Amino acid sequence: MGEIVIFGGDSHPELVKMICDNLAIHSSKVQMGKFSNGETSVSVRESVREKDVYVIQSGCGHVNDTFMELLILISACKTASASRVTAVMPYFCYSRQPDIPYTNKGAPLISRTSEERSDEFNKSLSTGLTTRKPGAESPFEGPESSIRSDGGRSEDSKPSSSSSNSTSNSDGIKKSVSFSRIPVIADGKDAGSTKADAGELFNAQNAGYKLWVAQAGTLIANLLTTAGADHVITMDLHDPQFQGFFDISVDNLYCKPLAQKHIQFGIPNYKEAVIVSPDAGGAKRATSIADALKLSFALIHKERRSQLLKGPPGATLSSGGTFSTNPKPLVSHLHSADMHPSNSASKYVQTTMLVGDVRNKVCIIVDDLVDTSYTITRAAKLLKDQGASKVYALITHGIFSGDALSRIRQSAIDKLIVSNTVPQHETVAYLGKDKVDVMDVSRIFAEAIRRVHNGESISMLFEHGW
Ligand SMILES: O=P(O)(O)OC[C@H]1O[C@H](OP(=O)(O)OP(=O)(O)O)[C@H](O)[C@@H]1O
Repeated sequence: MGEIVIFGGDSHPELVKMICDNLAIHSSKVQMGKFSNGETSVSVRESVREKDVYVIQSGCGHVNDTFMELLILISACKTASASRVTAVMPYFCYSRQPDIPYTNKGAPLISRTSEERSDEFNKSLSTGLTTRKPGAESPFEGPESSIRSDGGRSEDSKPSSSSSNSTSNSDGIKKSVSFSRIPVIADGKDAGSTKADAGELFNAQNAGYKLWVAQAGTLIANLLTTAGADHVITMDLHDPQFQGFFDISVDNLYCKPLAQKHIQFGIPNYKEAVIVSPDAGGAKRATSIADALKLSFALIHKERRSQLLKGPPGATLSSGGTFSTNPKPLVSHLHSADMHPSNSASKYVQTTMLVGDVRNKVCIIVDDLVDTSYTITRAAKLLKDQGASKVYALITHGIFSGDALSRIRQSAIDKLIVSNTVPQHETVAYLGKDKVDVMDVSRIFAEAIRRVHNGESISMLFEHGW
């Protein structure tokens, strides 16, 4: 393998420098820019012919722009005859989108109402398959044929949104910014009808057959390989199965060894602590840390229930599924702000259940990423309600979009421990040094790059870090 060359994108220059310092080399010169129309311009300022190139770009900041930068930079290196190009993505963007969310009954959350379904069925029976006559209106232009984001509600419905912003430009094209995992869908109607309508679309009551929602997993993998990536190095993929979308090798490093060391040396009396997974999806990750440190484990389970709990007044579901008379409920009902206004008449209630004993214990919530921070702040509140003495949140990727940081500041979280796969200057400045510890992943990435370059195994990094 030829000489090593490292390029850094614009998303996280500090981490690029730290990785290069660990390798005792300088990053190579590359100039990133934007044309006046917003297109990305990349010019590689050094020869990469027959060299082993590593392009470091985390999936943060203006994520679509930084991803595009990465693709163009990889392609530029490949075109300039690099012998191998490795994409190093400390946080792998789009890794939460490979699959479609399902309700707890197994029905897809993205679905049409039964009325829409039977309407469509009747229409197909009466009309059969037709072709469009010349000059006739396109079947795709009418409101009935487009994907409806209002769940079939009338034009004069009054949507409301507390966590999304939407603006219209001069052409009337709506740009939407969502601060939740329910994607905002612009519907081309009145300004502001976005998040609430999307919420309606994603409502479990609408169970039927799927509308088309892009699953970006294969596309993202194909874009990277088509650009010319021969190899990908990343950390704590949200969904490890994401590696299966690639036909090149993907090294998914773990933050776990670093997290374990931080718990052992940074949390007083850690042997008495409980590791908590804030949702079922993160249980495997959290239990592996609990097992390695021989700590007890608790799990928080979120679900939307179709009816209120049965049992004596004030009774609540306790761990193991039995009812208890504990004055502080183990099931917390998330009414009003957590529910879409149009659902308030329905019996759907979002509940959060805690399985495990946390009374008078130090709790360490372990999760792979924080985006809006709803998951960990709700988990922290539940733990404190159940008598936890202190709550730490230990996170690999701190994305903190929208007002996530202010939510954390007001939450029951006593200390946040987060890695620097995504820049954390703002987090430390906003929450204060006492409330945030940053774990440095640069050594692990540097060692992974060194080993890959030298053709050595990197498997020991998975268990022991560096
Ligand atoms: O800060 P937030 O916006 O609340 O998002 C963070 C949560 O989202 C992810 O899980 P996800 O909700 O995708 O569920 P999963 O773990 O079951 O895949 C992640 O593992 C966190 O638990």
